[in-house]
Amino acid sequence: MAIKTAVVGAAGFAGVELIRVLLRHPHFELVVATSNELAETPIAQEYPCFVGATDLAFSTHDDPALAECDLVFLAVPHTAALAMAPAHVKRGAVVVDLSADFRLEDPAVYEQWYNTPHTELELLAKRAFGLPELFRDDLARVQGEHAAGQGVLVGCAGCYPTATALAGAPAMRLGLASSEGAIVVDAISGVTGAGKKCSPRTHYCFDNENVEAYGVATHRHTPEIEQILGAKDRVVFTPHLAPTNRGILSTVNIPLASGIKPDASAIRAQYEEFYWDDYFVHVLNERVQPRTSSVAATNHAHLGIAVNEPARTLIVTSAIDNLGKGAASQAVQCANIVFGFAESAGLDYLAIPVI
Ligand SMILES: NC(=O)C1=CN([C@@H]2O[C@H](COP(=O)(O)OP(=O)(O)OC[C@H]3O[C@@H](n4cnc5c(N)ncnc54)[C@H](OP(=O)(O)O)[C@@H]3O)[C@@H](O)[C@H]2O)C=CC1
Ligand SMILES: CC(=O)N[C@@H](CCC(=O)OP(=O)(O)O)C(=O)O
Repeated sequence: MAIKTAVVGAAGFAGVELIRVLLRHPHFELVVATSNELAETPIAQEYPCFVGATDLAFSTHDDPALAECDLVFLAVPHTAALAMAPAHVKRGAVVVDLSADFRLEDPAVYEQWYNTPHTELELLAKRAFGLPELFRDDLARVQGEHAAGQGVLVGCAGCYPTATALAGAPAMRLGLASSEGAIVVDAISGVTGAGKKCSPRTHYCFDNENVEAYGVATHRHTPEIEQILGAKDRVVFTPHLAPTNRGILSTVNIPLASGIKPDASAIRAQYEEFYWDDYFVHVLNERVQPRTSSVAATNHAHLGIAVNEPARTLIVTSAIDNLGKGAASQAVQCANIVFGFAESAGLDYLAIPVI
C-alpha cells in the first residue's frame, strides 16, 4: 500500500528535488505539495519537466490534507520547521525535516548559531539524526518507535556537513585522526545551496566567472560538523561559492594520530571497509578524484583518499550533490529506513556522464 506523502515547501530548490524523486518512488505517493507563492498552480505548469508525471497542483502551507499524510517532508527554512514539526509527530506521522532545526543536539548551541531559542526540547531529544551511513542505529531506533505506532522525527544533516562528515568520520571513528590539532575543511558549493530567492550574492552577474569564500570562521555548519565528528572547537570550516548550479566538493585535512603510518593505500583500504555495506558511498581509487559532475542529481557520495606524508595529514575529498545526498534524496533514504523499505528504494539512479 502506498504511503501518503507530503512535501511542505515544495516549490523551493530542495522541495522540487523531492517532487522529482517522489514521483518515481515505488512506495511513497506524493499527495500534497505546498507553496503559498504558487498555490493552485499545477506543478507541471510551473515545472514542465513533470508534464505527464503528475496532475497535482501546489496548495498552501496550511492545506488540511497534510493531516492525512503518513509521511511529511519539511523543506522550509529553519524556524518554520520548528513550528510545523510537532503537530505532525503528535498525530503519529513520520516527519523528515531538511532544515537545521533538529540537527544540533544542544539547544544552547542552536540558539547561539541560529539566533532563536529552541522551543521543542523533548522532540529534539527524541529525534534521529538523518545521515544514514553514520547514524543507522539512530534511524533504526525511530523505525522501531514508528512500528509501535508513534510519530517520529528525523532531523536531516546539512549539505556541507553531509559531504564533510562522510569524509572525516571514518578517520575519527577508526582512530586514524590525532585527538589534537585543527581539522581544516575547505568546501565549495553550487548556487542552489543558497535557495531559490535571489540575493546580491547569488545574482548571475556576481557568481558567473567568480569564486569566493564566505562565512569565513563564522559559518553555522561548523558546530554541526564538530558534533558529527566529535571534534569540538577543532573544525576550521571555509565554504566557497562556485559558479555552478549544483554540487559540493569538500576537502577535509585531518592530522594523523602519532601511531598511524602515513600510508594512503592502507588508509584507503580502511575507508573501503568502513563503507563496504553502504550502497551510496564510494571510495575511489588513487587514479581518480571525486567530481561533482559524477554525482550530480544522485544520492551517491564519492570519496578520494590521499596523505601528505611530511605533514602527516590525511586529505579526504568528498563530492555530493547538495540537493541530492545533501538534501532531498538523503531525506528519502532516511524515510525508506524508517518505513522499513530498502534503503535505495526510488533512489537507484546514476549521474549523466560528462563526455
Ligand atoms: N538548497 C540546498 O542545497 C539545501 C537546503 N536545505 C534546507 O532545506 C530547506 C529548504 O531549502 P531550499 O529549498 O534551498 O529553500 P528555498 O528558499 O528554495 O525554498 C523555501 C521553501 O520554503 C517555503 N517557505 C518559505 N518561508 C516559509 C515559512 N515561513 N513558512 C513555511 N514555508 C516557507 C517557500 O514557500 P513559497 O513557495 O510559498 O515561497 C519555499 O517553498 C531549508 O531549511 C534549507 O536549509 C538542506 C540541505 C541543502
Ligand atoms: C551556497 C549556500 O549558501 N549554502 C548554504 C548552505 C545550504 C543550506 O541550505 O543549508 P543547510 O544544509 O543547513 O540546510 C549556506 O551556506 O548557508
